[in-house]
Amino acid sequence: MLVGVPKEIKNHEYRVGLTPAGVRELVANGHDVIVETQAGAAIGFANEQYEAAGATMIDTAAEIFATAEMIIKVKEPQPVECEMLRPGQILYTYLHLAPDPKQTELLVKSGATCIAYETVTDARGGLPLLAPMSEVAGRMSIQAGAHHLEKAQGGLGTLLGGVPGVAPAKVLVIGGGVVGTQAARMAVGMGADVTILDRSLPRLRELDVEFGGRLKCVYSTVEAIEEYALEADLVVGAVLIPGAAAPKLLTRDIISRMKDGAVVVDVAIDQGGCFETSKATTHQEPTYVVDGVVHYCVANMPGGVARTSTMALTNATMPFAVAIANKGAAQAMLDDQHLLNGLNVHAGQVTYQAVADVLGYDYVPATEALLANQSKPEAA
Ligand SMILES: NC(=O)C1=CN([C@@H]2O[C@H](COP(=O)(O)OP(=O)(O)OC[C@H]3O[C@@H](n4cnc5c(N)ncnc54)[C@H](O)[C@@H]3O)[C@@H](O)[C@H]2O)C=CC1
Ligand SMILES: CC(=O)C(=O)O
Ligand SMILES: [Mg+2]
Repeated sequence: MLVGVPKEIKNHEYRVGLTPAGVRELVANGHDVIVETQAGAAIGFANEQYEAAGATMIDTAAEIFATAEMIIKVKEPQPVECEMLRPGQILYTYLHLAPDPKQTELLVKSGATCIAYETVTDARGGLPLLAPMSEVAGRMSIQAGAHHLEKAQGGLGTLLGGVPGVAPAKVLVIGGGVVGTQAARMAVGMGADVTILDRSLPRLRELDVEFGGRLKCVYSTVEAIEEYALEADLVVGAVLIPGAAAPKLLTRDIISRMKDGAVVVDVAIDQGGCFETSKATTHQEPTYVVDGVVHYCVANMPGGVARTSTMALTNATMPFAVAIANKGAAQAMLDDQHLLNGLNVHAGQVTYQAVADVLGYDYVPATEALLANQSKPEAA
């Protein structure tokens, strides 16, 4: 299969769909890989490294979209990229469609086979292609929160860990999955007073054991969210209902009664955000203030540490990329229910229930859509 890797074009997005090591893996499996010139240059992956791994460097994204059978990316395709997709072409990347009607419409119109990293599953009930970026974003959320608590950044002027004689800052993490756990780990490590909320009791039990009493594990209710948010210096939003738009757990009313200079980091912003006052921001202008509360809502946080993130992402995406290239997308998905769960749009149909429901499309189960269209041309 001819696999194409365009340079990412989202604001301050320096990640790239494949590392040179990832290219080498595909080439070793007998595939051809084309990579856009300078795609990884900003994070220390030079053209020469890609070429040494067996890739051919191509000058423009347009040439890559025009010829590649599978496009491997990081972020959701921007409108100009959606317009270049074609029927039968495979798009393998993050999509986050539920809060994004425009992108969904363009992908449906393209006729392409669109596999979303964030809905691919594993046998343990996890999201293996979201997890590495959630680990990064969870760790970064505390770094970003601590930075914006500084006076010069608009914050209250609070040090997370306090000092001997001065109590540490209070950190509330809403959602105890991958992002929440990594956020808690960093906040506890910096000496903060940390509370985590989840609505899964089994998850709270695991966290209680894992952190051995250094973390308060509280069941997530409307009352608990209000109680802990009102006294928090830093709140991290880390909930997820897979594929669906995030529930608005922190209301405008609560935000307006929080401390002035408190910081809220809405990591769930890529699914629409879990604070009522959240709107997506960029690395260039990461924060804004509502009712005295500093909001950090960067939708591609791992892009800020793009070298670490690119390596972590390729580790996770590579086995599925190889399976797709070896078998063709349809067969690879029909052989593997977990990869099949990643199919969000295929040949003009929405194949992911939560996306169809929230955006008002007819839902066509993935297997049905694949079998109905198997006679149509597809790369192998
Ligand atoms: N902004 C960014 O750059 C990035 C954003 N993310 C996003 O972060 C979010 C979290 O991802 P993960 O931690 O990997 O998900 P996860 O599935 O590992 O964890 C989500 C947790 O939220 C909990 N939850 C659901 N409803 C809740 C409620 N009402 N109250 C409290 N907890 C609740 C679930 O029980 C689960 O434990 C996702 O939206 C993901 O897409 C991930 C990586 C980067
Ligand atoms: C998961 C996601 O949205 C990101 O890594 O940018
Ligand atoms: Mg206020």
